[in-house]
Amino acid sequence: MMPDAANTRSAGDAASAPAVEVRDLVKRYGRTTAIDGLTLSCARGEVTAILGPNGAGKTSTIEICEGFRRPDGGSVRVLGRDPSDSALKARVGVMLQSGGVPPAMRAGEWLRLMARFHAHPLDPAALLDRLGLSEHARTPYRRLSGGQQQRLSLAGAIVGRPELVFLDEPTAGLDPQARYACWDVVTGLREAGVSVVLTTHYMDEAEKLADQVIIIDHGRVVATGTPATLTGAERQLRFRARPGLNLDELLSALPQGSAAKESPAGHYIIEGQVAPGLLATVTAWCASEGVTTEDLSIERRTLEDVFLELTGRELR
Ligand SMILES: Nc1ncnc2c1ncn2[C@@H]1O[C@H](COP(=O)(O)OP(=O)(O)OP(=O)(O)O)[C@@H](O)[C@H]1O
Repeated sequence: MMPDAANTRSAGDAASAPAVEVRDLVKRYGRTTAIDGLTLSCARGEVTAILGPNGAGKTSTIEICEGFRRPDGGSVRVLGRDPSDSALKARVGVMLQSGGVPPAMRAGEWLRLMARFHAHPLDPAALLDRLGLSEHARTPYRRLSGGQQQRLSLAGAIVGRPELVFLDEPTAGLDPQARYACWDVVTGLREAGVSVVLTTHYMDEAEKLADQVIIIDHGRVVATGTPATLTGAERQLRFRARPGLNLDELLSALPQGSAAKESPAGHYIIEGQVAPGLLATVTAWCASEGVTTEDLSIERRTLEDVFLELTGRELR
């Protein structure tokens, strides 16, 4: 049971248009410039993950694409149309962060109601089952836990077999089982050719689900690419040891062009030419200093490394 993208493109909706195209977008709230000339494109049939620190402008961008907010500048096309175009209603699924469901309404009743708005909906009971909500089909919305409400909202976004789905932090605060159930649904959507645009704070989620990752900060795009191109082919040598090693001395023992950093305290990363001899050099240097190393490993850079390099480590 996976949703097929409803194949109902109409004239004027260039089939080649990206799922979402945003150019030079600007959004201000009073004196705050939340989006500051943002340009991005999300391909059809792909999962695009938008990452960014708190306040980077992710939700504002998504809400403009959903037609819930008006931009102050720039242009936005969704499936080749203006976000306010009512023809998009049946073709675009939106997962609301909160609200939108009458508090006394039972979960199953609400999803069946949502299904009735669409010509070829998914089976609501099967969808509840897939998201682990079958037991709660008769539970009023207000009595569902936060995570259950969130999953019901995801179900509501996809029950109409949309061609494009917007998911704003779909797995925030979910327990691991519920998270995996959501990942399964997103993977299934992609397999069915549905375009998915999601925001997330979880790097593993972006790495696992996304065809394309867009990192935004201060309302602008700072990097775009597949998880693999963003993390690159470079390897790093990582190890743990007592904090405060003399990195200048360590570097003098390493090949030219190497870089070493300690972040956080007691966690060391060495970048550069990570050839097999490097491991031996590092262990030999540590041994000569009487330093015990732990968890010595050669790894690919993670998306988290890239994210922190681009957006800084400080909390905002
Ligand atoms: N309705 C609003 N009124 C005033 N300022 C707002 C409003 N909505 C967002 N902002 C501000 O705009 C900026 C971008 O917010 P936005 O919610 O788009 O970021 P975000 O990347 O989704 O953040 P988070 O990861 O914390 O959800 C922030 O500085 C925020 O305080």
